[in-house]
Amino acid sequence: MTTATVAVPKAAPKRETHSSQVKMSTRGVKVFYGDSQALYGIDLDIIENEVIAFIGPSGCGKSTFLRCLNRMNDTITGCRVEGDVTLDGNDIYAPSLDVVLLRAQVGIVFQKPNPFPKSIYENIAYGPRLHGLAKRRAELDEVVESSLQRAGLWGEVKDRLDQPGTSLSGGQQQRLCIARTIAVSPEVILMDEPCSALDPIATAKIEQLIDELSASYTIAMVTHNMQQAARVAHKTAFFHMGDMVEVGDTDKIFTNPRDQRTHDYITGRFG
Ligand SMILES: Nc1ncnc2c1ncn2[C@@H]1O[C@H](COP(=O)(O)OP(=O)(O)OP(=O)(O)O)[C@@H](O)[C@H]1O
Repeated sequence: MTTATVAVPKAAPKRETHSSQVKMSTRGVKVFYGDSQALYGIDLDIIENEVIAFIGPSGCGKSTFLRCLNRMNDTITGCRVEGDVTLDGNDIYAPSLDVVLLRAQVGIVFQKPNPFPKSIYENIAYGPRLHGLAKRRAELDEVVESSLQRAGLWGEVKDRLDQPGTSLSGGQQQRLCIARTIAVSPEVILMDEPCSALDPIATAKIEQLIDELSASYTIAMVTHNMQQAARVAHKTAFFHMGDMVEVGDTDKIFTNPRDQRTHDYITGRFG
């Protein structure tokens, strides 16, 4: 096969990872919306403290798969998931599992920033209060500040914590949503096209943040932007028509893919 022509950008080097510990694992994951099948048996291991990007043509099932990882598909009427998904070896579809707790452990950030209609402070404080992570006001203040710090937003909002979250710019709102996810001490952060509603400067900030956050969290993100996958992801998985065609080191997927479909997609022949 000829070498792909998509240039892997000369971005700042990604944070190096050394773990080979599997954080999440899926085996034979199939998803149905009513009678229509969207995923056909996905086997994937997600390694701790890595960023993995899911790429592929529109409608191939990337978001559906992402939602399997914290049972967000449970909220869609008529959606059925089969197969095994584990977090640290534990079945996340076990009947006894507390789904609210799972969604704190495996948080999700959506395409469009969706702050609660509350103050900046309350956007962050809500989750820790719900999960009993901070009992006194001083503890809560600390969680709010450290979450905003980690999301790179503290300096911009520390003097206006009582203002509505919706008063922030789109990029700031997205970092607020990331801070909200961090506030409940997740282990994995899912991101569904987190930059697609943002301008290039806000996008660059989020990409930088993703790299920093991967030191503490495992991150799986859906992106339509192959350059973005090349910039931020250690691993990339290519999806096509409900199958995961291949997964591997991002550089390898973009320069020397194994499968002709991956090659055709990254060279712009379809999608
Ligand atoms: N809520 C839903 N109800 C019914 N079908 C759905 C629903 N969500 C997704 N699908 C179908 O499942 C398939 C996979 O969709 P999904 O959104 O996961 O793909 P995607 O790769 O994320 O697409 P995109 O890149 O356009 O966001 C598509 O055929 C889609 O129409």
